Amino acid sequence: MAQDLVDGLLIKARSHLPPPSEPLGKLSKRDRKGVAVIKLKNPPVNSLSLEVLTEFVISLEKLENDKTFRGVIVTSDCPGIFSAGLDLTEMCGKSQAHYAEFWRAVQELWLRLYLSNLVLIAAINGVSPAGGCLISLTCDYRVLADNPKYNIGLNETLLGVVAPSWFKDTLVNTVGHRTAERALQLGLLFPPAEALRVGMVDQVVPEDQVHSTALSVMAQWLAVPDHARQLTKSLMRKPTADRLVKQRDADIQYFLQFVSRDSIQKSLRMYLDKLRQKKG
Ligand SMILES: CC/C=C\C/C=C\C/C=C\C/C=C/C(=O)SCCNC(=O)CCNC(=O)[C@H](O)C(C)(C)COP(=O)(O)OP(=O)(O)OC[C@H]1O[C@@H](n2cnc3c(N)ncnc32)[C@H](O)[C@@H]1OP(=O)(O)O
Repeated sequence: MAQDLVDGLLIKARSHLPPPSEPLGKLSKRDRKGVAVIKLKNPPVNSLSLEVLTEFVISLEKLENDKTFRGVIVTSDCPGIFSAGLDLTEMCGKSQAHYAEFWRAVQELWLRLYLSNLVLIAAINGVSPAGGCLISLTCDYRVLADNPKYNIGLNETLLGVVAPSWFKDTLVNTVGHRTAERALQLGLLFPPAEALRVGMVDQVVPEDQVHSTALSVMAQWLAVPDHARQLTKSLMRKPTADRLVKQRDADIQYFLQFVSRDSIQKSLRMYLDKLRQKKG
């Protein structure tokens, strides 16, 4: 059975963890076939808080160092939401030191994912704006559930912020310059059929087949010898990653200046208020 291939690894935010005795990320080594599943679980919307980003990096590092694992399926444990992107509360009303720590964690996760030696397949089982989309774009292959609510894209401009150059590069490398330019300026969130048409995802399948499809795709990628595939991936991606590596501190300073502006704080607060008021 396909499911027998999979091992489980759950990323949880500490605030949602049961007893403190339980480990934050669970890494079981029962799997023999070398495929792990990272399920994001930070209810209600899988926002990428500093804690989730940090935990994600630690989990990836463990998997990279454990030679029994060759591939990871990245998916969500929150129904209908892959990830709502970066946690906006981490970028509002906090100290400069906090912004710097948060942004370094965002950079770190992107670098780890983008340059991972593992085969990464995104099983996108929910909406994935901005940082959520970015996570899927760092993967080697994207399978999206066919649900008209499951929009995907880099919508930063609609929040009044700007997708950093390395977000932009990741999108350009996936969909090409013209599609990326239009999508970024307009902050487009693509429904599944459109996302497939522009190449933002590789496959759209019925919702109940996302996981099994991701597993089949994984088998295909794992049939290629690791060393050849890994070197090829590095050839394709390292130049993009190096652009950030060479100027990580400058990128953080730029983020600090940008996010600290009164106008940006105001935009982010208004956006958060709008989300909160939606209910009432
Ligand atoms: C040149 C540049 C140099 C530097 C660049 C500088 C700045 C750029 C920085 C960063 C780039 C930004 C990247 C991002 O990822 S920003 C996040 C973008 N995300 C979104 O726009 C999604 C927002 N959320 C939604 O649209 C909906 O919540 C969603 C469709 C995901 C789910 O809808 P649903 O109806 O199921 O839930 P809600 O009631 O809307 O939300 C529940 C709860 O969660 C809160 N929430 C939602 N999203 C976020 C988030 N991203 N961060 C924090 N909190 C979030 C929402 O407010 C509700 O809270 P509450 O009312 O308190 O329960």
